[in-house]
Amino acid sequence: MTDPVTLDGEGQIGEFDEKRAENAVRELLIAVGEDPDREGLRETPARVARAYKEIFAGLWQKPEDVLTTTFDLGHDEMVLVKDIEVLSSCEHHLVPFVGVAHVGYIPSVEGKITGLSKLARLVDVYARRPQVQERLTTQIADSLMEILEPRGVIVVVECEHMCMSMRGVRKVGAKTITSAVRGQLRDPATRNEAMSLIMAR
Ligand SMILES: Nc1nc2c(ncn2[C@@H]2O[C@H](COP(=O)(O)OP(=O)(O)OP(=O)(O)O)[C@@H](O)[C@H]2O)c(=O)[nH]1
Ligand SMILES: [Zn+2]
Repeated sequence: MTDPVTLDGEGQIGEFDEKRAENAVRELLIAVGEDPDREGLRETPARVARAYKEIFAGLWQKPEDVLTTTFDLGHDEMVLVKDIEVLSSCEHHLVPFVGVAHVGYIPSVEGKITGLSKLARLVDVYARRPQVQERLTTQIADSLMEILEPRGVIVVVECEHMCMSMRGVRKVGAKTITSAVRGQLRDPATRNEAMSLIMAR
């Protein structure tokens, strides 16, 4: 496992404690009136603990771990990857929110770019944590700005939150759209160009 990551304003976090997670799931099953020792549930606490280790794997990754491959291609026009799958977890209810992210940037004057897949990996680093959609969007944009030093970044995230559909207000299909725009992409003409590419189906 890589070193624990210091999360913005949230202090140092420890390593994933699988045994503790397992005990917590067992307790939860008892709390809802289930019998964690019945045959179908016997392995469930261990399975759920392993699942959470995977679902929150981004807690032990840093953006610079995935934005490793950079090239100086001299390409100085916008690069945009659309419809990157987002599978994240709402930090309020620990249920999924799912959808897509669109990530675009205008490379630095030297044309420093990264591999296209690295943008999708970056989305995963931040999605695989207890999250809110606004922070996910901001973190993707700010880490790109910091590491690639591009002239501008645009990140648009569209997700459906299961905490709004499977419980609570129970509105299936409502989509939340968040954006973070940095640098030259704040210029209205450039921003509009990016948005029309993002919205084109
Ligand atoms: N801004 C924002 N809110 C979120 C996100 N995910 C979940 N929420 C909201 O977080 C809020 C938590 O509100 P609370 O009133 O503390 O919790 P609750 O009683 O479970 O709220 P309800 O969902 O309305 O039943 C809810 O309105 C959720 O819809 C997110 O990514 N961003
Ligand atoms: Zn929620």
